[in-house]
Amino acid sequence: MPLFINRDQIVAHQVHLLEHKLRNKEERILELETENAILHLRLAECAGRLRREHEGDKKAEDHHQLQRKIFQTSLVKLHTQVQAVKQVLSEVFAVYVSSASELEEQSKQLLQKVKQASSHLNDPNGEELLNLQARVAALERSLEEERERCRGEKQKRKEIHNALVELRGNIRVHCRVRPVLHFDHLQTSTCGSGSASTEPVIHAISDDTVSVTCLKTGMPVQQKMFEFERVHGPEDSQEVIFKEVKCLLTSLLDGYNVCIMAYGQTGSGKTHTMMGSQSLKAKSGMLQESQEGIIPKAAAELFRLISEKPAESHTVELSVMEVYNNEVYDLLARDEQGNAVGQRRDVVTTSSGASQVPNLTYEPVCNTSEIMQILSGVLKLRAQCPTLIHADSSRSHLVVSLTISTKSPDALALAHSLQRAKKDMKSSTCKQWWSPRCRRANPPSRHSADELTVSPASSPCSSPALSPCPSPRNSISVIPFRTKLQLVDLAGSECVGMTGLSGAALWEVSCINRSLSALSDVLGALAEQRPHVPYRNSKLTHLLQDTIGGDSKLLVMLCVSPTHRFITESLQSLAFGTRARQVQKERLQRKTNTHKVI
Ligand SMILES: Nc1ncnc2c1ncn2[C@@H]1O[C@H](COP(=O)(O)OP(=O)(O)OP(=O)(O)O)[C@@H](O)[C@H]1O
Repeated sequence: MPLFINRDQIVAHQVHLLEHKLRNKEERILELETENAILHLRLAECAGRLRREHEGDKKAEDHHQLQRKIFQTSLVKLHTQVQAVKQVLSEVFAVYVSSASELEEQSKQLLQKVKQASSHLNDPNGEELLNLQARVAALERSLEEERERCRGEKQKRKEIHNALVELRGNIRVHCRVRPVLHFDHLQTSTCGSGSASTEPVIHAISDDTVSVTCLKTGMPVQQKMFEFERVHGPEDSQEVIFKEVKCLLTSLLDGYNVCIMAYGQTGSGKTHTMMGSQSLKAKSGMLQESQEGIIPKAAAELFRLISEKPAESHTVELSVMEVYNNEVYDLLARDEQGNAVGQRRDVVTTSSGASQVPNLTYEPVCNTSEIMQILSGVLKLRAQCPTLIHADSSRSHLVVSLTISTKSPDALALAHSLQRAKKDMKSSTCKQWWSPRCRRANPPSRHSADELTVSPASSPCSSPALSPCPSPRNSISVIPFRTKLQLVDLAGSECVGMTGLSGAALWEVSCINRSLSALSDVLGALAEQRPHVPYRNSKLTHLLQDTIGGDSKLLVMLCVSPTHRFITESLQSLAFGTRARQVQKERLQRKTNTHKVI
């Protein structure tokens, strides 16, 4: 290793060291400069933040100032309002105070009066009070007397009403005089003379009397009076007419067969009374309720009454028949395509003496609109012919039949009691059951003892005409019972010449007149208690056999035109009604005689 280091080497070494130091210093300077830059940046950041904070503070200060201003304004406003409310309150309080003192004054006065009055009452010698007490006692006595009299009168009225209902019996005749209508003024060669023919000569002069003024040239004026159970004038609405008929529907549900028929010449208002008028113009669609006739109203009442009974205890079936040229047609029958076609049917008498139409179509119905819809469909099939009197003249008798089948406990109870009654009667206590007249109406039954066999419209002891359905033999507890409501719009009862018809139409009228006279004969036979009632003389009477006579309820609604033009026809209708009523008169006389004997 060399011991001597030359000078250059030492210098170089020192330079190298100095350079190294310098480089370190420079690096340090660089570091410090970087640090300095970072600090500058931080400073700038802090300064910015400080500025922003300062600005935020300023904004907050401004906002605060604004809020303070708003608050001060609101405060001023509220203060004004509070002042106003205070003012009002003080006024109200003033009024309250004055009213309270007034009321206090008044109550003091009233109290004073009450005290005075009570001291009067407590004073037994107060003359005024004694008078008052006496008057009150007298009034109470007379009130009690009046009450007593009223009770007596009510009782009497009830007794008379019941007696009347009983005496009114099973055939009632009502009469409806229609208003004068436009076609009454049309002149026909066959009508009465000149202007007199349109003069109203038939008047409802009271609830039960109709008067007819008979004017004949060269003869003194004659006044004829006819009395019926009820007479309606031209002003009576459909509602009024139905009101008098309504009670029959209660009888129907009580187990009696019911028939309501309209009788009268053509154009006298039969269809208007039974169906309602709009149906004539448009046979589809429903009528206005006020314009509805007896058929829709009766159906509605029937369903109303049924709705009061236990649910599903009653079922209703509709059948519609037409008697045309002495033949019965089933208007609900349908052909293979399902179109409604009137099909001819027979009428037979069953072994129990009831009339029956084999193969008749029955439609189950649940409400009035169903019935009216079916009717409006089938009525188009009804035979009609325009006459000189009006364009929609019906040439057939229409029979709308509602059959009610009941399984109600009421009916069953009734059936049991009827059965018992029948057994009693059989065992000789009621020998008249087997009298010729009764035997006609009540032939011995083919049914077993378990079944109810009382035939419709036939019981001699006023029992309801419940009839068992023609169902298989069952015990009494399961047989439903049937009653019938027949609503009949008869064909016109006019004279042949009056309607200006000939040929086939003349045959129609002749059939109509023959069936109506058969109807009159049936009523006559019943009135005279003839052993034979000629039900089978016409299809009409045969068909209606169950609802005419016996215990069935028949209501004949005579429809009459008011004018002189139709006086002959009207007199004929009134005579028919009088004859029908005769049945009741005879019955009434019999009852009265029986009472006398007793
Ligand atoms: N009480 C009445 N009020 C208003 N219009 C009535 C009244 N009665 C009948 N009419 C009208 O008279 C016309 C004839 O009445 P409706 O058809 O009822 O007679 P009808 O006796 O049935 O005749 P037909 O036997 O020929 O069928 C109809 O236009 C009907 O609207």
